[in-house]
Amino acid sequence: MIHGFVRRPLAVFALAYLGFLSFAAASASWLAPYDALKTDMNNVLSGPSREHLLGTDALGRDVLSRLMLGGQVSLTGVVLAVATFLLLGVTAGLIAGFAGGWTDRAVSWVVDLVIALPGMVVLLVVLAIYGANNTVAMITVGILSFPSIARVVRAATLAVRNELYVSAARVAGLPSWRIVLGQILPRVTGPVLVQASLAAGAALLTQAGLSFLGLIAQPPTPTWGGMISEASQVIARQSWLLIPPGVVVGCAILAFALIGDAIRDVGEERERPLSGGARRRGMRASTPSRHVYTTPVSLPADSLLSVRGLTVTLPGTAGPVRIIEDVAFDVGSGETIGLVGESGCGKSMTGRAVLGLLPEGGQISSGIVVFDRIDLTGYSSRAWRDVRGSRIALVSQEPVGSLDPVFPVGRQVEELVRRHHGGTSRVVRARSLELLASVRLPDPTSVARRYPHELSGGMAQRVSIAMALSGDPDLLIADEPTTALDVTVQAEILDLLRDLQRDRGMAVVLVSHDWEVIARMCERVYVMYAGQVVESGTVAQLTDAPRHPYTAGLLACRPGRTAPRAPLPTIPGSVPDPESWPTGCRFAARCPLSGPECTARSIEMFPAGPGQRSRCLHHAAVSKEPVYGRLETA
Ligand SMILES: Nc1ncnc2c1ncn2[C@@H]1O[C@H](COP(=O)(O)OP(=O)(O)OP(=O)(O)O)[C@@H](O)[C@H]1O
Repeated sequence: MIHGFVRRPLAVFALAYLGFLSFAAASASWLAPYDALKTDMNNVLSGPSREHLLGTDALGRDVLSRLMLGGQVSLTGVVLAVATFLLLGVTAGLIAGFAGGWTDRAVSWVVDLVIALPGMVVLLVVLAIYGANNTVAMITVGILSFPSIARVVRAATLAVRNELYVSAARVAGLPSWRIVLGQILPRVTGPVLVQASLAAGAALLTQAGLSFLGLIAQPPTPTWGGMISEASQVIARQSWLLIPPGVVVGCAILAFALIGDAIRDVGEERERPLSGGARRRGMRASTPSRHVYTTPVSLPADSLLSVRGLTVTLPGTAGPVRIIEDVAFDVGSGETIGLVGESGCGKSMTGRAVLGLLPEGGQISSGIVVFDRIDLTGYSSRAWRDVRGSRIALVSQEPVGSLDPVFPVGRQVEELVRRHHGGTSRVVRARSLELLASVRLPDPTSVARRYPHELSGGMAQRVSIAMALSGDPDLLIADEPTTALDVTVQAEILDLLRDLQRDRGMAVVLVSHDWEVIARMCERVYVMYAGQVVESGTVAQLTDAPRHPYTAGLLACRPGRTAPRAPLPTIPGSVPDPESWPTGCRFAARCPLSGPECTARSIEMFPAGPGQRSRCLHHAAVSKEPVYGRLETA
């Protein structure tokens, strides 16, 4: 941000000008050439001279000294108004956007109420009660103008709180204040700074207007507005007097606007996707891979995505924690593979690593993510962002939550279509409706006009799928896309995903804890346990002859296998915490086959059949029966 800002000379000049004004105001008491309040009736309306660089006013007071002292009142007023504006607006926007529901409605109601108040009347009433008080007047200005920033921050928060990493932070149990301060506030700083500088300009104008009318800071205390007012009374005798305060105020307002524009431009520049050519150049020119991967890697010839040795760390209480470790898998063009495992095994984190969307502090500490023959781990975050959405897209498990509640869904689809393909409004709209129709929404035109809360879960998921398809991705990561839906809708969405995948020749990585979903959709499956892939092979191979006791346990726990009303069996024990992964086999504590050899050293993947691999020393001995014997019922 700072780098982009300094490349704009006008903005730097504006900042320097405001800095100069603040310094002059702050140092008025010892740097001003004269006492700003001292009158000299022998030297009135003198005009600029060597003694008085900016001349004297109708009472013979030095204009330069008065400008410097007047800056104290004027700029303090601006600071007070902007501080109030930010404090109320940012707090209200963050609370409303993050909490949602009733809190959001209550805050929005207050915001609407303040907007409906007649500002000038309120200001006059306050001044009538408190007298010509600059502090009270400018705090009131801040209160009256906070709704604009509250709305901006609320909308930005609503958009950000649906980001995967924010949801992940919630799931991980981080307190709300930490999520708001650590993950949301930094993302809304850009719009906040833009609004703050615009508000500062407006506050200065209001302050000048109020002091022009003599409503704050009565004479002899100088203010810039007051000086303009005094100058206007003697305009026929000495018109020069209008120029110093007029120029100072005008340029200060312009400077605030220039700074706001520059901040907005820098923000947009950071968000703007690169053009095709630039994108390709950016990808290749990006910094080299951060990790060390010395083993020569051979990848399947038809691979669209190949992950090898992927290890992701997140900050933990005693240093970085390996959330996933040594994960490897391949996805061919147009192929659907599944990542399956219990909650907390690292499936979503694997998907996020492929998307370059790790939570705050997370990083790929080793391994490669090769997409279309390019290792994405060497990409800058900007280059990765360009791949995301256009070549690799995501459908998440919260259909309604993944849509921006502030805009009708059609507009959200259009925004993405415009971003990926450009075109006139008519073309963009037609393409968006086509996309909505392609996900089998019954009346795309009417759905496009609705807000997310007006859609059922199934419809919202169809809209999210349409949005994911807007960039014609080659790979779709579907993270538990049907978990939040009821059973009949689940089946419809899975059929839709399968048909879209077939029609578009798109590859899909399906993340699910539900074996039936994986079996229905995928050719090959990777079973994840405690941050590692523990078995891989075709769905048929693993279903018929699992070669890892954990896979056997998952298969035995499928709901369809128990008698109606019988309690669901579960694998005894639970997934260990990432901060304390056990040495050796991580499943050993829950495994009927484990012996001391399993916990002596880390276990690698063994070939366990044609195209089948298992991370179990006893893979040849695994059968369904012994695991059944140890299952408990929930
Ligand atoms: N933002 C985060 N901060 C800290 N830990 C996280 C975060 N997100 C996930 N984790 C931890 O990483 C591990 C893997 O989580 P992940 O979400 O990938 O599991 P999963 O197999 O997809 O499970 P689920 O189906 O519940 O999402 C878990 O132990 C989880 O607690």
